[in-house]
Order: sequence, then structure tokens, then C-alpha cells
Amino acid sequence: MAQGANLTADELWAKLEAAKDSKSLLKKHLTKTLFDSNKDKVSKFKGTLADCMRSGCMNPDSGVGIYASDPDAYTTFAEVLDPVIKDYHKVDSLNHPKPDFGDVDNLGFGDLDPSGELIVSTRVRVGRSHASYGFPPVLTKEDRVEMERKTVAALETLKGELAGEYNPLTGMTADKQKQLTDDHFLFNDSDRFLREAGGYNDWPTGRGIFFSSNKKFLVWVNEEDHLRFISMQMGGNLGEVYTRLVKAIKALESSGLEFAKKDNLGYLTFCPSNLGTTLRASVHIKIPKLAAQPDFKEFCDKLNIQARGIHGEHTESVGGVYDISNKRRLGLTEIQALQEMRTGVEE
Ligand SMILES: Nc1ncnc2c1ncn2[C@@H]1O[C@H](COP(=O)(O)OP(=O)(O)OP(=O)(O)O)[C@@H](O)[C@H]1O
Repeated sequence: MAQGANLTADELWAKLEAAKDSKSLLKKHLTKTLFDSNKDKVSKFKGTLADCMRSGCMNPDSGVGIYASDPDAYTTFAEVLDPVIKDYHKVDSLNHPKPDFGDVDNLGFGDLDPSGELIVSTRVRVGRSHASYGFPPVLTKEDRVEMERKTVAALETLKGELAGEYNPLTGMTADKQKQLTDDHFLFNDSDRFLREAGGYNDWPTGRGIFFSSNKKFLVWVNEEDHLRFISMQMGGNLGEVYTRLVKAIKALESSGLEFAKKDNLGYLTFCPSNLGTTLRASVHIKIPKLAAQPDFKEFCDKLNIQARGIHGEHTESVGGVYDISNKRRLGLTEIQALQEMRTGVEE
């Protein structure tokens, strides 16, 4: 349960105001005037500004600090969210292009590390949201169960190398969960930022993971986003990983599910950092010496890439292995986001 779940918007604002050292985008962009003119608005899914800002107010060390309560929050609270979105994605205006996955038969690249010495594994994921449901702060247990049912029905239509099996978290043994998490397949409920945003309400109900039979295509159900499509494998073959993901996206788009989208913002996700393409392409790569350089952060910033620890966001590196991924997901196409990551990794 989120600690700030019962705090009013004014009480949350007081916390944010007191957090003088906060560097979050919420702190930077939510002025008192904006707060006052938005705090009593309610979105079509009954989401409020308090729902959006709770995590950032309770966790002043957030990077972003604001989530969308539901797809309509991007319209209802646009005055608050738009400046954060522009700042995170480094764009002057919100003008996200139409999806373009590129020509997967002629990508012009394949394995980024044929020697097999540097890249441990490669993963590309996108997020998708059901158009007719809110995000975690406004969801009920029944909503989660219903979404899970609809998602599983769509996943059962997958064919060939994408076909597989759904594993609900409810009823999964602790040992199996731990093994799947250690193997980088499964998510858990340990992110305090997401917890405070309501991301773990009713845990583990409605959550689960789908695996294709070769375990290279996965779907996370009701983690941070309603859906995360993930393609991953050992080694550095970004071409194979990406091509598999694009095929899966196309298959699931024609499976009867309707995904939330908005003109100029692309696909809608719970966290504004994931909007647009929603694509994060990453490698786990051994770079102990580079990462020890004092200007490593600037190096990454210059290339629009992000370094994370190997157990997910907000974790540390282990043995000099880092998760390197594209930082921007909005204002460029899917294939451009992928190329940005590829250039960064090659550099
Ligand atoms: N290239 C990769 N190879 C193997 N595992 C990976 C790779 N990239 C990410 N992972 C694993 O995926 C899991 C999720 O990581 P993480 O939460 O950072 O990213 P995400 O799923 O893209 O979501 P978000 O950006 O919302 O946090 C972790 O277990 C992480 O180790």
C-alpha cells in the first residue's frame, strides 16, 4: 500500500514544497499557480492531480516524479504533464510522428558484438495500455482481473515462434518467482517509486508473465503498464531481437485489443518517460573502465543513452556490467529510437 494513499492534494503539495533539494521534473515544473488551477480537476477515469503527483511528493529523490492517473490525464492535466514530457524527452514541441518500425528485412545491422566478449544480452521492450482502462491509481481489483483475461485471450492467438504460455503470479511459488527474476525475465514489487504511485495495489492479482516456447518473447501483464511486450536473448544480436518484437507488435495489434494513443504523444503509458514509441532497447554490456571515468554520465547524456544497473531501473551495476539503453522514446520513430541506442552502444 502506498504510504501517501490517503493524503490530499494540498498535503502532497506541502511535502513537495518542503523538499527543497528535490531535482525531480515534478518539482521543477509544478508551480503553485499550476497546482492550484489543476488540483480539483477530475479526468474521465476519475483520476486526480493527487494521483499523478503522489509518488513524486512522497519520493523527493524521483527523477520524473509524476505519473498519469489514466490515459485521459494526458488531456485533463496537460498543463502539468506537457512541460515534464518535453523536458524528459528533450523536445521543444509535442509532435510525435506516426509509428515507423523501419524495414526489418533490411535493417543494415545484426549482431553488435560478434566477438561475444562485451555484450551479455540484448532486450527491446515496448509498453501498451488498454484504451478503456485507467492506470494503477484508479484501477480496481476487478479491473485488473478483467484486463488480465482479455490480454490472455489475445496472447492465445499468437502463432509460430511467438506462441506460448501465460503464467499468472497468483499461485506461482516464491522459488519460481525468484528464479525468473534473477534470470531477468520477471518483474517484482520492489520499486518504491512505483509502489507509491499505486503500481502494486492488489498485488499480485491480475499480474503475470507470458513466455513464447523459446522464452525469447515475453509479455508482462499489469506490471507498471497494462502490457509490456519484450523480446530478449543472450548475446548482442539486436537485429534478431528487434525483428521478433516488431512481428509480435503487429500480431497483437490485430488480435482485437485496442491500445491507448493520443495525437502528438503516440502510445500512452503510465509514466510520461515511456510515451511515444514506448521503446527501450538495452544491452547488458561489460564496460568497467568506461563506467569508472568521471565523465561517464556526460558521455551517456551526449549520446542520449542511459546507464542502469543490471537488475533494472534504480539498481546498481554488478561486476562492471551496465544496462545501456536509448533515453528518448518520444519525438522520434521506433526505428530512430533503436538506432540511437545502437549508435550509443557502438560508441
Ligand atoms: N539487455 C538486457 N538483458 C537482460 N536483461 C535485461 C536487459 N535489459 C533489461 N533487463 C532486465 O529487465 C528487467 C526490467 O528492467 P527495468 O525495470 O530496468 O526495465 P524496463 O522493463 O524497460 O522498465 P522501466 O524502464 O519501466 O523500469 C530487469 O530484470 C533487467 O535486468
